[in-house]
Amino acid sequence: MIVTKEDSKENLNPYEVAKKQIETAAEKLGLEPHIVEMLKRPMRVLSVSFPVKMDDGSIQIFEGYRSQHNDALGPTKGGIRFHPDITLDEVKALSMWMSFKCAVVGLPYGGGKGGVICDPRTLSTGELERVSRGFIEAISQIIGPDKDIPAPDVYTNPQIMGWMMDTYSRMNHAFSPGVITGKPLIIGGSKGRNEATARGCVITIQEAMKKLHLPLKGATVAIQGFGNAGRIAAKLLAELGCKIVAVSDSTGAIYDPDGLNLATVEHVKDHQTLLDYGAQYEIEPSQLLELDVDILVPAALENAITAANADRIQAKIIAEAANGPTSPEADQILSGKGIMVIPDILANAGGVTVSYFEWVQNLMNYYWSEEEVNQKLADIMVRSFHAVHETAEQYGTDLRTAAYIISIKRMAEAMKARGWV
Ligand SMILES: NC(=O)C1=CN([C@@H]2O[C@H](COP(=O)(O)OP(=O)(O)OC[C@H]3O[C@@H](n4cnc5c(N)ncnc54)[C@H](O)[C@@H]3O)[C@@H](O)[C@H]2O)C=CC1
Ligand SMILES: O=C(O)CCC(=O)C(=O)O
Repeated sequence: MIVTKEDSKENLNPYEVAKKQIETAAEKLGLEPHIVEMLKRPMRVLSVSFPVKMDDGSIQIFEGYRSQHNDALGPTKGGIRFHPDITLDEVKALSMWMSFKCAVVGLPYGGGKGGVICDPRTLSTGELERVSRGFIEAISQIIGPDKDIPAPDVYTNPQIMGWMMDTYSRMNHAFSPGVITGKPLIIGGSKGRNEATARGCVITIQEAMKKLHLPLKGATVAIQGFGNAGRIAAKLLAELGCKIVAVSDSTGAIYDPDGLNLATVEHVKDHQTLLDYGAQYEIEPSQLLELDVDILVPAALENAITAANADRIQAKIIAEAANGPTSPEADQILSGKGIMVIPDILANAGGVTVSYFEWVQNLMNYYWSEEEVNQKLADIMVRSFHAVHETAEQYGTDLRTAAYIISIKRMAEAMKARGWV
């Protein structure tokens, strides 16, 4: 979680933030109080501890969580995060955002999320494998292709998904690729999944720029976070003619008003640290968010933009590749400044959308071309962006509340149809 130094009195606990977002949309909808209460809680949360043998022969006990928010629309779905600062409330919030994300783009899923408290950067490959397998064994009772389907998130990747799928398959004595998505291609991964989060985000940026009558070519972009989401978004936006002027990762931030040389940035990132791009380009990470750019892409962790810095944001569009980067007070400030925020549950829904395609392909055991995947993704993202935009106009809200309105309606309808509420 990124919390700015000059923290305000805002409650930045992600679970509280998620609940507030639900309340705002529910009020607009005049939703029945018991449905609001249902949506504000995960249906199931599992907290686990499991032992892992370390390379030096010692045994370390790891802790993790899996939260399943609401499965009215289908099996729960969402990533597994490995991070030293993970909390149960954070995982609960992330699972709630997954439900609304799947619902807003019309996927037949509920929301889930998992997390293991660990720093993968300090683990050897063998230790990382044993942590991954240990966690899946610990949560194996509540996951499955028709129950809850994990995927990658921060500091997890296709290799980790491969180990996890293997553990689950061995435990069940059956090859079960549909239990997890984001796998390596050779064991049932989908073409296009690795790029999908960024690709979906870029599609929403393209649609937003059209709405604002702004040209994409030459538009300046700052990106916070240079992992799966941020790095690929930078590449795709550069291919569309945007000028990537600033990027950051957990080690720091770099800025060149004339545009960074992306190939060099990628090279230093792969071989050294981002800051080896050149000392003259270093800026404070917090400055990146406040640059005078057309497009700001937070692609790291929660609470990047809060009441403490929102009034200094100058971007015209904020596309939330990360989950939960903007606090509710910041949302109000940004809306007052006329900044268009493409909310996380829409902007980063490309990842889970292609995860859905991967799961469908696994269940059929029949695989699609990358073109087919990307076209289906584009159809869903464009349609969803415009549905959210129209809903915002209809209800007189920002895009986040509009996205919640669409998803809450779908979830409430499903809960009613199943006779729950
Ligand atoms: N991978 C996926 O398919 C999806 C990811 N997301 C969200 O996107 C965000 C990023 O996830 P990934 O790119 O997958 O993770 P990743 O593990 O591939 O990359 C994370 C990046 O964030 C950077 N980072 C960490 N702390 C930072 C800080 N304090 N300031 C600046 N950068 C920092 C890391 O150095 C790394 O570059 C997360 O919020 C995640 O939940 C959302 C939807 C799908
Ligand atoms: O691909 C998925 O199933 C979920 C990805 C994810 O964790 C997210 O969208 O936040």
